[in-house]
Amino acid sequence: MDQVFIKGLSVEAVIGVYDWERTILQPLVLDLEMSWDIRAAAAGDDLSATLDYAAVSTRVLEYVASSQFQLVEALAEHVAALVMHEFSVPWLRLRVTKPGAIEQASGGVGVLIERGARPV
Ligand SMILES: Nc1nc2c(c(=O)[nH]1)N=C([C@H](O)[C@@H](O)CO)CN2
Repeated sequence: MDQVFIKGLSVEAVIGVYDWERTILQPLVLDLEMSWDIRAAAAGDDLSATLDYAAVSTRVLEYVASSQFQLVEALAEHVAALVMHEFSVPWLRLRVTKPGAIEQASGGVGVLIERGARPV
């Protein structure tokens, strides 16, 4: 199945389990791969027939910026549910990276989840 993707979506939020983390904003980076059959949009050259990555980005940025989860796991689960429900996405893969959490982990740390049924 085709995919619409959003790579490196950067946002700051309250995130973390420790007391000192509850009083600051920390950077997060989200990568989304979302199943979508793009053939109708391609044939008609029609934005309304596809998954609008700008609309998804705007909604996810708004949601994450106002969130206050402790775990990246909880954030990822809620973002995945939001995207699938509000944009009728049948399957997605979502990576949430917390770049500054572990100083020695230069590529960041976080979670990678897949949710939904992947169309064939
Ligand atoms: N699997 C996880 N491990 C940890 C998380 C997390 O969200 N998921 N969070 C922390 C702390 O908040 C950490 O980021 C502080 O540096 C520790 N482990």
